[in-house]
Amino acid sequence: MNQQYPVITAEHLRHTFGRGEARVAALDDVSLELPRGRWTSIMGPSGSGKTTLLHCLSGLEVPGAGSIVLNTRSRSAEREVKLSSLSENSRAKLRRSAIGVIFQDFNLVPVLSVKDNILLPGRLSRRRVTTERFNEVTEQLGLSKRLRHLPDQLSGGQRQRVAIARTLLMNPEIIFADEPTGSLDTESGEVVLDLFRKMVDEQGHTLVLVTHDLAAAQHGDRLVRMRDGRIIETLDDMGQNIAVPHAPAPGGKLTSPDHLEG
Ligand SMILES: Nc1ncnc2c1ncn2[C@@H]1O[C@H](COP(=O)(O)OP(=O)(O)OP(=O)(O)O)[C@@H](O)[C@H]1O
Repeated sequence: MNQQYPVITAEHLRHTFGRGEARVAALDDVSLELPRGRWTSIMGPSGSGKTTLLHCLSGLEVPGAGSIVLNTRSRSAEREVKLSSLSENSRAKLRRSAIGVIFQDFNLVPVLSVKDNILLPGRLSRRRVTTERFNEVTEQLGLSKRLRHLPDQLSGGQRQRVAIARTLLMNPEIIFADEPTGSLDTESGEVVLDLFRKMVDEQGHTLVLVTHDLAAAQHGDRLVRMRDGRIIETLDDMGQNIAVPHAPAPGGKLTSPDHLEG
C-alpha cells in the first residue's frame, strides 16, 4: 500500500453560486492534495469556501470546473476514479463505501431511534456491523444510555455525537467533518477529536476537518487556510508552529483571527 500517494488530488477547482450581481465565486482555482492516512484541518473566515470545498471533495457537489481524482483502496487493490466525472448514483455509492461525511446540521432521521439512526447507513449499504464495534463506538461517544431515544429528545451535542457515531461505524477510508465539535462542550469535543486522532493514527483513516476552532485544528497534522475561495496557506507539518502567530488570550486560551471573523 502506498501511504505517500494522495488519496485525493484536486486540481483547479472553481465553483460559483448565483448569477449576475449575486454571483459568488465560492471556489476560485483551488488545487490541493490530501495525503493518505493524515489529518488535514481546513480553516478560514466565514464564507471563504470551506464547506463548498468539502462538499466537492466528498462528492456531494460537482465543481463547476476542475478535476478531483480519488485513489481508494478496495480490499487490497488500489482504485483510481475521477470523482468529478461520476454520475450522481456512482458518487452516492462511493459515499456509502469509501467516504464518510459528518454534517454541520446532523442529518438525522427524526422518526428513527438513536440506535436505528446509527445503524441506517450499514443497512442501506448492506454492510454488517458487529455488536462489539457498535458498543465500542456508542460507548466512546457516551450514547449507550440514549439508544432508544428519538433525535428530538436529545440535546444538540448529543445529536452531533449520534451523527459522528453513524459515520465512524461505517469505517470509511476518508472522513470529512464540517464543524463536528461546534455544538459540543469542550469535554465532549475533546472526546471526539481524540477518537478522530485514533482513527488516523491507529487505523490509517484520512481525515478532513473544517473548523473555526484553532485548538480543534491543532489536533491535526496539516493545516489549509482559505480566504475568498482560495487557498492562501498550507502547513504540511503543523507541529507547534501554528500557535506562534497567535498570542494566547487572557486565561491561556488560544485565539485565531479566523475564529473571530467566522
Ligand atoms: N447554496 C448556495 N447558494 C448561494 N450561495 C452559496 C451557497 N452555498 C454557499 N454559498 C456562498 O458561497 C460562499 C462560500 O460558502 P461556504 O459555505 O463554502 O463558506 P464557509 O467558509 O464554509 O463558511 P462558514 O464558515 O460560514 O460555514 C459564501 O459566499 C456563500 O454565501
